[in-house]
Amino acid sequence: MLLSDITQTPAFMVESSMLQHEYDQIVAKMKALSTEVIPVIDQGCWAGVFQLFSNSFPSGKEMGLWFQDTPFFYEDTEIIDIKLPVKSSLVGVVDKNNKFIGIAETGKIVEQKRVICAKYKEVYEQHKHLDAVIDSAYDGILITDALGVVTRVNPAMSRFSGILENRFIGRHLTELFSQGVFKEPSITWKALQEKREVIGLQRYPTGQEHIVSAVPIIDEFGKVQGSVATVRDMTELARLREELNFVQKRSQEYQLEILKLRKQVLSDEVIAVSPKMVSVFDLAGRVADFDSTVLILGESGVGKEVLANFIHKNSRRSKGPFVKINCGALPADLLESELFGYEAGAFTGASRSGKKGLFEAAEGGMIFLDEIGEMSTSLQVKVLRVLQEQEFTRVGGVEPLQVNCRIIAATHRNLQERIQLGLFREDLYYRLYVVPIHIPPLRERHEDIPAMIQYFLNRYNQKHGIQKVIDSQVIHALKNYSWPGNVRQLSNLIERLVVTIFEPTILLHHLPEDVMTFEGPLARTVYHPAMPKGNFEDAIAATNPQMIEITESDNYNAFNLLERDLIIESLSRYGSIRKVGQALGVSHTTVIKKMKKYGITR
Ligand SMILES: Nc1ncnc2c1ncn2[C@@H]1O[C@H](COP(=O)(O)OP(=O)(O)OP(=O)(O)O)[C@@H](O)[C@H]1O
Repeated sequence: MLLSDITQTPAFMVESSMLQHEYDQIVAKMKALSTEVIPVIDQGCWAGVFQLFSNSFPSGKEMGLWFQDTPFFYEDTEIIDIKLPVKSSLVGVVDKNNKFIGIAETGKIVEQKRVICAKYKEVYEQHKHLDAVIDSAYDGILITDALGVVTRVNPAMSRFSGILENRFIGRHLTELFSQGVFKEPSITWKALQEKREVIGLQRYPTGQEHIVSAVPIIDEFGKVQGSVATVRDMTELARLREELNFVQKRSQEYQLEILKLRKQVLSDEVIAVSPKMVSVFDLAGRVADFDSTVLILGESGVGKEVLANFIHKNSRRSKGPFVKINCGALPADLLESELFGYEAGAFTGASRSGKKGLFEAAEGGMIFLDEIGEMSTSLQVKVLRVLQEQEFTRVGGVEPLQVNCRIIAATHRNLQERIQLGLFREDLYYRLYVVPIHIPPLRERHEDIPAMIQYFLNRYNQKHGIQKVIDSQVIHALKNYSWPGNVRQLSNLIERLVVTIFEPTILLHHLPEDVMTFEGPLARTVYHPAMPKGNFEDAIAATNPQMIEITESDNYNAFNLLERDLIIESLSRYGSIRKVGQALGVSHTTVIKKMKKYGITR
């Protein structure tokens, strides 16, 4: 605010020369106008003030005094800059030529100063707040004055452009372009010139691409006051979009994979929990769609037929037939006519019309040659021909017949050993060994056992219309067992338990002795007598750390020590060997054996 804003024209004023000869008249006029102070000028210029002191004298006579040293200020002086005279209540206001134009009361100046200071404080606070907002904005912000000179940039702007704030401030937008700070002519400059919002892409020395939206600031009179540009980092957005696309794509892939797995696992009713079996089924799932020959290897009862079935169901041939034959179950002649069929009258007892073989029956589908290691070498030649030329001749026939079927073979034998013994043809071996899949024995994948127990329990409960449950200690013991007969043995045992046990819960002592007391070299878990019964996994969780897992590679002594301590503690807790046996889930003879082993006396 300028001094001219509060300047007043006095009621009247006098020339300094007048004071000398018309003193009384001036005093009378001041009294009449109730004016105590009037300006005194000297040829139109400020000369001071004349002040009336009406009641100051005992005589009652009015006195006037001329103060020549009263200060004056120029009309365009900022009020906030004025240093007020201590005594005077008036200051003169003059123009550039020192011509007197009015007076300003010091009281008013003080008041205005106070108002301005309060406003300034308010504006300062707002400014600070605005500064914080601008500085913390994720987008870059660039502000210019009306001419296009940068007055403000925020840290994001410096970060995006790689240019420090002080290189922006005070520079004209066109200068920044010519210095290479902007790789393209300034969008903000265009907005200022065209007095409209302009949006465009701008690159900075960092090489990053940004989208800039620049708006001119126009006052109420339509005059451009400056501009504000917001700058958004497109590189970051593009990266985030790419990341999002990637994540979405992966998630779709996972969904498909899960759907596929679910379809495979659920529809085929196969259990695969252990990493080993998961990868077996994963490989089988991947090769299912191709017509390559698959050779399934593994001990008896591990699930070779289950896997062959799985491949068929998940293949393009799933609508075609799936023909199975156990090559070890039939004598060579019979197997030949079963596989390849025979012509009418091919041998004594042969049907008159001849008979189609299993290869013909498998047309358009798959044939599963189980126990191929048992096949005679003469028959192996015929199978080799099918594999190489997709043709064969029926027994007693001469015409080759074409066949379109995929071959999956399986064996529990070591075929290389059989090749050495001259029992298996090497050429057939390599023809079969296109995609070998080895199914590990059950003892090498204990993680599958609890799920399998549950699966077979459900299956046999349903089959026999009963509702048996299995105690967690049984699950533990079964998990610990070596399963020489693999999954088939486990399946048979569960069925036997379901149908032979009278009680609703299958308990540890219901198990065959060899299973119950089995002490194989595999991971063993020692049960504390306090171990709760019920869900097996819960039991494990609940008993930690009382339950200790000791693997073959661990220190076996530790196991013995623990077992010994467990028996001693149980004896003191339960008193009798029989009760200890019950608590530990073993027979009392086992407890006695262990006591002897560890030299424990009662
Ligand atoms: N992963 C599994 N999920 C569910 N059941 C299984 C699994 N593996 C095997 N079984 C079951 O175990 C039993 C034996 O399986 P399968 O006949 O496939 O074994 P195999 O290896 O072909 O035996 P063999 O060599 O004696 O012919 C079957 O009852 C089968 O249902």
